[in-house]
Amino acid sequence: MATKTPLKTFTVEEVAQHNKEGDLWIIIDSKVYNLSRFADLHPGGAGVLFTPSIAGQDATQAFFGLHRHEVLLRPQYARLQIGTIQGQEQVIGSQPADSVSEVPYAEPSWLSKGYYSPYYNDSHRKFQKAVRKFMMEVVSPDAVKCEENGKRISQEVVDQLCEMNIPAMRLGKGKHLKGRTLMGGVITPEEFDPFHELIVNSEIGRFSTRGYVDGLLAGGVIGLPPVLNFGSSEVKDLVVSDVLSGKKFICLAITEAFAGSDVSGLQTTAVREGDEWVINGTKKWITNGTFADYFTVACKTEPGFTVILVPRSDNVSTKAIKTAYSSTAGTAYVTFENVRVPVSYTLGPVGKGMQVILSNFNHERWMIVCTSLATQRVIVEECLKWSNQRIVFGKPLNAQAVIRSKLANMIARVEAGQNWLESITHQMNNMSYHEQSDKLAGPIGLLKQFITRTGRETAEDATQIFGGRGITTTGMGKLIENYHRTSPYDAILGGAEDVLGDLGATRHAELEAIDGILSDKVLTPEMREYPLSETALYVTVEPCIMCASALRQLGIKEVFYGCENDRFGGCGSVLGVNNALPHPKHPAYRATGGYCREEAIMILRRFYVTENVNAPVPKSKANRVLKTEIVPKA
Ligand code: HEM
Repeated sequence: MATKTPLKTFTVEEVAQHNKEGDLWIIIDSKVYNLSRFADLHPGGAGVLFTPSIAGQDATQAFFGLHRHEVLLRPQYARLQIGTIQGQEQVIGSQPADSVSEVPYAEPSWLSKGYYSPYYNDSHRKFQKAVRKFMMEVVSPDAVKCEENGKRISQEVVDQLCEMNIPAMRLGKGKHLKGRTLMGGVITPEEFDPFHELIVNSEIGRFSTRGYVDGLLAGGVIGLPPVLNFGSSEVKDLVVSDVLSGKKFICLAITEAFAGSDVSGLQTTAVREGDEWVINGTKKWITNGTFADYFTVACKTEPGFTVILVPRSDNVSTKAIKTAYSSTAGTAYVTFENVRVPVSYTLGPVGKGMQVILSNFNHERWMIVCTSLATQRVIVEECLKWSNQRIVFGKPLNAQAVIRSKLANMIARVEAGQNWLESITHQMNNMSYHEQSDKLAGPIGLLKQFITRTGRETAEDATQIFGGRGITTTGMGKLIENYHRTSPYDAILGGAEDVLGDLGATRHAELEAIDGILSDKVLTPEMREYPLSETALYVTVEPCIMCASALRQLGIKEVFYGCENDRFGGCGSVLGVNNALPHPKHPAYRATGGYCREEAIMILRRFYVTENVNAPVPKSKANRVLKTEIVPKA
């Protein structure tokens, strides 16, 4: 085995002798570099290296004003070092992989020395340390490489991620973690909670390589839950273990050129032929689609929408879409041409695909918030460091009041976002899944809107602070450039910012409005004499208990015939409502995440207001509707 020869030591005077073309040495942070042959290859040009203040001199300050520290760690440059300076010590060393930054505000306060938090305990602290070390040592080099070359995440990294069970943890807590060794056994599956998951997502966000963050199997985070929650055991056996062990990849295919946030505009069809679905259509902007083996596809069916698992086959084609971020994300245009899959690959009830899709959204949006905010914080750190080291007009950049004002706003934004995120995560930690679906859709929508808006403001400010470097893909400002170019992704993916803001604003307004709407538009003059809770609504159809429950929540007493086998759905479509309304106690509700109460009310309101309860019932459904009327309670 070759042994490493110890580096020679030199004096400052010795180095000073080597200051000309063909014989050029410099000192950076106590290390001596021989740049004689490199000078002509230097990306910043040879000329700058031969100036008298650099050639043969200590160029530490000049170097760190122009390069990121990581330049010296690249093997091709590290080997230029020939020795060290006698009696001098390296000052600007690399930090250990699991260290936390000492730059103020570079870490959330729970990780900063001397600060406290009510949310995190020792389990989170040791978990964070392990995740950071792993991410920095194993994943970060791959992130930098793939972000540049656009190739998909390397299989060796996938294998190691799966060994740590990171893809499984990114699905949140649940049965899928049972028996798994998390981060080499640092914590147990029973300990795992939403704050551990927040930590995983935040550490991924710290790479500041936005394309890779999605390329890091984000398709699985959103594509696998419908399989886990709604798939038959046949489908689960086929997919789950292979995906969570990194042998296969899965993605979620909902959006189309025809429909984005307006999911109901989808045009991909699935037509049933015997025991098979025949699927035709296209999907656009499908993260991880270029390398996915499975597609969780939202299709238009009769009735409604249905989510179906589609394995890659000759009739499925994917091509890369060129977007503003790296193609390492695997963003695809997917075409399904007469794709046949067994009906048993249906995820959830036929016609109830909207519930399957909606049940996924809260978690996806929360995940985006975690990664996005962590990247925003990295940008704040970059700006704090740069404005301290960059000398302009003879002073550090942060001597300018206008720069300090930008920094203050950046810090305030990221801290506000962090506190809000942790507060919502605390709710997730204490609420049941259906309570989360019920109560958190609006707040998470608003939080995501806030984080992505503030993120873009921070991207703008950071670009001004970094100047030309902030629009250059390599060098000092490369993280700023990446963030400025890619922060709009967070504002689009998982639901466009404005749509989410509106969701947050209308959730509660719907609730308050319902009283007035019912009394103004639906109730007869006689009925108005009765308070809502005293009103009886007699809908004599064959409903499932979910619609019944929604009405009960409105304070309306109902007379219903029993539900056929306690079936999920049914009356929703009979009533002319596109989606059934799950009862919180119904097993289907828990499985789907269901609609929250507000949503149920919204749908009912739409029905009562726009459809007129006494309107003739479509023939196809008439056999199931016996009588529909609203009467005051006797
Ligand atoms: C071991 C010594 C050095 C190595 C390996 C090195 C390497 C590099 C590299 C890789 C770049 C491209 C930008 C980046 O990736 O950061 C660069 C740019 C540059 N370097 Fe060096 N460099 C060295 C020393 C120096 C010194 C001593 C100076 C002093 C003036 C200097 C001045 C520059 C300049 C002006 C640029 C262009 C920066 C920009 O566009 O922002 N370099 N160098």
